[in-house]
Amino acid sequence: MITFPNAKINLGLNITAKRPDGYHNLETVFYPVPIEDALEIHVLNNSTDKKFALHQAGMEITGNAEDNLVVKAYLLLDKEFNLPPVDIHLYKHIPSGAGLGGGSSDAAFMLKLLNERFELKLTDEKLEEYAATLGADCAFFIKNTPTYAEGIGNIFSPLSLSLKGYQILLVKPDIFVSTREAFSLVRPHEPEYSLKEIITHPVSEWKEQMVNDFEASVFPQYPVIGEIKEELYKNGAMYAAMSGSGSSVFGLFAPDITIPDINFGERSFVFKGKL
Ligand SMILES: C[C@@](CO)(OP(=O)(O)O)[C@H](O)COP(=O)(O)OP(=O)(O)OC[C@H]1O[C@@H](n2ccc(N)nc2=O)[C@H](O)[C@@H]1O
Ligand SMILES: Nc1ncnc2c1ncn2[C@@H]1O[C@H](COP(=O)(O)OP(=O)(O)O)[C@@H](O)[C@H]1O
Repeated sequence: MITFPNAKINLGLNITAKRPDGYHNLETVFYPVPIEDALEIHVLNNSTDKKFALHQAGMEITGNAEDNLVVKAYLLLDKEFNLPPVDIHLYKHIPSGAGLGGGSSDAAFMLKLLNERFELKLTDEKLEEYAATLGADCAFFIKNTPTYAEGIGNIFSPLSLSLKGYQILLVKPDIFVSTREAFSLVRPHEPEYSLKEIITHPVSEWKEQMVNDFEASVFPQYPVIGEIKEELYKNGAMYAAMSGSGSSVFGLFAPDITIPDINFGERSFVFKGKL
């Protein structure tokens, strides 16, 4: 059985407070984008002691198999349901350390895949509970629809927002930003404008109102990331921003314009598509 975990972008991200547990309260809007990994499982029929084998292709992921979030997702449900052993095939296309939630998406889609394949009959709400233990933004990928998130990024309200038809140009330079480090460099504060309100305004107004608080700490450290954002605006983006804690930057373009060809360098990951 195969599934295609997709990435997300953050539309706005306000970091409002540091909590006693070291995490940060924030508000953001998660929006799914059609950049996809491929994830497949086969039941292992041979009598081996091993519960899983992970086969990886595409972009490299740092860490051992046990650290991979698809394995963590499998082991989480295995503990509860004693699942059959599986072969896991993961083709990695979503860049890591990009603020695109690729690892979280793989984990959430693994939970959904196992639920379906082994008829575990878990509801979305239950799957979200499991997902939340694997990463702050992981539960978003269970329903995978536009979502306003608050708390540590794990308290969700659905949004009726649709950007259908808009074009997206997303660039990830060859820079890995650590989410943990990015948080440590931010000075939390209450936002000037409420994100819930801004998101109801036309996209053409977002540039003046919607911010990603990570940009103020990440751009000075990695000026290239800020330059990509400027380049997207110069080439006609209606709204451009870094996604999550970076390092990817996206531009939203009107449905009917032709986006010029821009050279972001050979080492950058570039995706152009429609939302
Ligand atoms: C902040 C966001 C916004 O989308 O960044 P991106 O990962 O997308 O860039 C995400 O919610 C991130 O979610 P996720 O990447 O799952 O974070 P986790 O693995 O849970 O946390 C990584 C580290 O970030 C810090 N962290 C995370 C979330 C939060 N609300 N406050 C924090 O301070 C903690 O130091 C934690 O150890
Ligand atoms: N299936 C996976 N895909 C990508 N990264 C993974 C995966 N499993 C574990 N990781 C680890 O998670 C970290 C963050 O990756 P990812 O979630 O893709 O980025 P981001 O948090 O920027 O969206 C990486 O350092 C990687 O080692």
